Amino acid sequence: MRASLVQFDVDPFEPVAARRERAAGLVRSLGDSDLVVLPELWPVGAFAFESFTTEAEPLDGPTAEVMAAAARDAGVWLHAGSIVERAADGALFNTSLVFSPDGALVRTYRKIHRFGFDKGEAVLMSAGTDPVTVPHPKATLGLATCYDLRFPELFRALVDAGSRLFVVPAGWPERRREHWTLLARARAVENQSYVLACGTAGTHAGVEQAGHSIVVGPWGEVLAEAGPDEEVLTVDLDPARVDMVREEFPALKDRVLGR
Ligand SMILES: NC(=O)CCC(=O)C(=O)O
Repeated sequence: MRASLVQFDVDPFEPVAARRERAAGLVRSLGDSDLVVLPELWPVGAFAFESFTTEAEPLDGPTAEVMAAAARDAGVWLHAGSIVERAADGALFNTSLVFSPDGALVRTYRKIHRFGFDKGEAVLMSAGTDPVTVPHPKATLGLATCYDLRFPELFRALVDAGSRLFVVPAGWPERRREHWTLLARARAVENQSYVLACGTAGTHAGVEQAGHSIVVGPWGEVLAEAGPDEEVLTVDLDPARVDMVREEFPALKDRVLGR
């Protein structure tokens, strides 16, 4: 299973429409991948709070339209990162979009844990409530977004729902890069699952992004890691390794709480 993580540079001086087309061009160039992943809130910037309302869009808005066409043209499963979704009642959500190779929007995931404590996303956005998995033909995917990485109970719920590979789009700041790497590896080890964590490059809204997208195997090993700048990180994975690790070291079977 070939996965490509597009560590996209959110340049505040690039118009959003141009950024969408640039992202679509990158997706179209990755037609040999089984899964392409974009980061969190790349159309607007995860920390560009003042633009959340103006750039909010419905699930059939411009980002979904451009990404559906890119997935179809490339013939790939596409986790198109997340958008600021404006729901029918006007509420905003940080919503991930997943397309199948025919360009159909097959799953959406509204970020459950909002970042910012009493500011930013935490006050501007509403919280999702439901863990979401995706029936990718090579492995069931479990969806999480950025700050969700700090909440292991979400990942356990995704494992219980059959996930073998977690996909985590993010806009993680450089200031907490150590946490990013450590948490990605922790979620992989404790759940004996792959973690594909796709971050953002560049600086927007004055927040330097960590980059360093990372792919971790079910034994906790780092299989690939990007640098700080815009980059496509491509890695070949073997979903059968998840079964091998779970059989060889069946720690998940020893769970006592929360079953
Ligand atoms: N966009 C986010 O969720 C940022 C999360 C973050 O900065 C952190 O958990 O640290």
